[in-house]
Amino acid sequence: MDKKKVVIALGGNALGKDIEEQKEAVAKTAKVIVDLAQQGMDIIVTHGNGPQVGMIQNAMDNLIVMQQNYKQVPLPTSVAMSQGYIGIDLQNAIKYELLSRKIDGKVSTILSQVEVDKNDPAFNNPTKPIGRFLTKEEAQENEKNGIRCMEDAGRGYRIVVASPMPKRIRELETIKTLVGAGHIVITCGGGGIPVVSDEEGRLVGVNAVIDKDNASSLLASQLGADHLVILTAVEKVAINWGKENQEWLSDLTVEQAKEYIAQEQFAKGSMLPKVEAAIRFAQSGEGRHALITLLDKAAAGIAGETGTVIHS
Ligand SMILES: Nc1ncnc2c1ncn2[C@@H]1O[C@H](COP(=O)(O)OP(=O)(O)O)[C@@H](O)[C@H]1O
Ligand SMILES: NC(=O)OP(=O)(O)O
Repeated sequence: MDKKKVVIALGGNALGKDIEEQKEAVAKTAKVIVDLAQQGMDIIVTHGNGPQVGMIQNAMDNLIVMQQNYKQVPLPTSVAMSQGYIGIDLQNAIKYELLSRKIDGKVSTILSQVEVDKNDPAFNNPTKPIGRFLTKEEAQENEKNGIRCMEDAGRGYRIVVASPMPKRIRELETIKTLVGAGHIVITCGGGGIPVVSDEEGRLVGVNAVIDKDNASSLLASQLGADHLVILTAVEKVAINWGKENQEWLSDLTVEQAKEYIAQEQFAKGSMLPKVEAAIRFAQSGEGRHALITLLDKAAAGIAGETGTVIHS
């Protein structure tokens, strides 16, 4: 029987809030990933980078203030840095978990560039929250300095940047080769380093942060995955979220999910992009299931016992 191929998209809580917390968080995340690998699944791991890429940009901007000769660090460079340090922590944690179970498994992190359309309307309408949460006053101060901020799904204010749709994962063949060779592959971190292709075919970074759930959906469909598993801070998706008549959803067809989107049941910038990414994956081929659940519930969710499943 063919091995099941599973793309796992890790949300913020799988990584922790800072560099210290990340070390602890990835150790727990690694156990979940190795449990699935031990069940005989091919595992491809993606992760977010919103808080981390904001932190890197902030640190780099402070450096410019302190050292006048430094030039501003482009956002795609900060995305690449975030892929590197998150990827290596995940890789080492997974490797250590394999070792502690006496499994001689292979783990690789692939820095990945994801092509976007340079005319994507998202470049004129920044919506992707990055960095830490800000007070209203801090957000207003930023706005005065031309830094766009928005309220993030009822949780406070954050800086927002453009988030174009991912079109092409440039390292896809490398990822396929490594998965085929039995590696657990960590890739498309932070949605991938956003690039466009110039007239001579060179890849040029663009100022954006791609949504990791959208990139994960594209990756899962192009790898022919059986499951796209979006791990976040809730066990299931709800309708009437946060209201008295809140209702958890277990099983949704693409049509039902689209109907709930039309009713604006899912918060923009948090649950909505996850449901949209899940729909695109479910529609990309027969028998493809997208699952939204908690990190701890990944295995139970894949077994059909919990989470919200979206399928065609
Ligand atoms: N309809 C909904 N059902 C469940 N959760 C929702 C809903 N609308 C908004 N949310 C919130 O969205 C969060 C997931 O978005 P976010 O925190 O941005 O994801 P990530 O885990 O990728 O960082 C959930 O933890 C929950 O607080
Ligand atoms: N790039 C990205 O989608 O990051 P978050 O999941 O942290 O928002």
